[in-house]
Amino acid sequence: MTSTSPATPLPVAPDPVRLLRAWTPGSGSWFSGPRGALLARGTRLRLPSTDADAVLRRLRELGDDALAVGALPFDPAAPAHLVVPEDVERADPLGAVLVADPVTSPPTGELRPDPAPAAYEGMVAEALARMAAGGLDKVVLARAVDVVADAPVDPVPMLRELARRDPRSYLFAVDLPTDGLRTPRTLLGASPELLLSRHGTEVTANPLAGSAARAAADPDEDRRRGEALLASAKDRHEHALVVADVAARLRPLVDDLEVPDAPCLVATPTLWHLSTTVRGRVAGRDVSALHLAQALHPTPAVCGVPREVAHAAITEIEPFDRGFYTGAVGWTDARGDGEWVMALRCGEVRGERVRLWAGAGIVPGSRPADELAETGVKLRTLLDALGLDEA
Ligand SMILES: C=C(O[C@H]1C=CC=C(C(=O)O)[C@@H]1O)C(=O)O
Repeated sequence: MTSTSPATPLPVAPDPVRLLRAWTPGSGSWFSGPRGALLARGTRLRLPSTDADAVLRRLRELGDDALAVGALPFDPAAPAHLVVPEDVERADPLGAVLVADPVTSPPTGELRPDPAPAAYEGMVAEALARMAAGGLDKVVLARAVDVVADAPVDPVPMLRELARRDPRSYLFAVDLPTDGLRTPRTLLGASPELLLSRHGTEVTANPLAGSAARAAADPDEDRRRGEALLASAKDRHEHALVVADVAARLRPLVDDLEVPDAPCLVATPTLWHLSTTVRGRVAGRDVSALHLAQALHPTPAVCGVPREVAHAAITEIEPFDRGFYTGAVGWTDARGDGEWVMALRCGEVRGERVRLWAGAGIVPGSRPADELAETGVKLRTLLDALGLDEA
């Protein structure tokens, strides 16, 4: 018989929490999703090409267990960041595990919107004018907020706070290239959207588009808002454009593609989204998760329709380069398995600065003030993780 004396320490933290605690800025990258958590430490080598054939070939040379982690930028023509880590550890999903670390005090300093909120409304109006003129059906426009703090911002408590608030989301902290400087650069976030996963023959994509702010304090109002989103013709159209594009791009590569006729609702702590899970099977070993992610990216959930026209509109209308925001973060391995998550509800931390972004899909019928408000709610994910009240 075993007995527990009062002096016996409490059970150690569950495995995924230990993995979360093991991540430090500059040490590597950490991911967590419904299938599990992964910590990739160190850099064994940096892959010079992110061409999916070349990556798969290189990983196979390194061995059956080889894996590459990193980030793909929004602009597929910009350099991606893929490394083979020195060491990989996996754990169970964070799931509902309570990550109960104390929140450290919020940074002091300044918040600088880029552009100013009124200018963002002007950008939406510009997109609507382009749509009215013809040739553009949907475009996603983003805005940024810079936190310029008085002292270096520590991404560790931010990541733990993201995990505490939404342990079921796709959480990530990706170590980005530092261009020779010593200060680590981390992209971290809690994304609700799976771009693409491949596990064995099973392929899954989960496009989201169409959003409504939740009313967490009032369950009846919260439910009403979700139902209104599901019934909204404008949001259903915005969503359908994404699903059609994802299905069309997967069809040549994937067998038995299942595309539900209608979306369902998913919730983050702050937003309702329209969601469709698309599934299929991939028979060959040569079509990796990275191949499939690159075939889909950038979907109309982050770019628009038609893709090239929307991409040009984003470049012309947005006042900044998105970098890795609205790109994808994740991993791909020598077997072709992998998981790529949309880099949304995220921020880039470097020294005293944190840049946060949020975007919204614009279709005919969108209203500039509503889209501004929606991006404000999306920005809350990272502002809350920083302990900051205002946007
Ligand atoms: C571009 C973002 O969200 C995308 C993903 C889900 C819903 C979206 C929307 O309803 O506009 C966006 O397409 C963002 O969070 O910055």
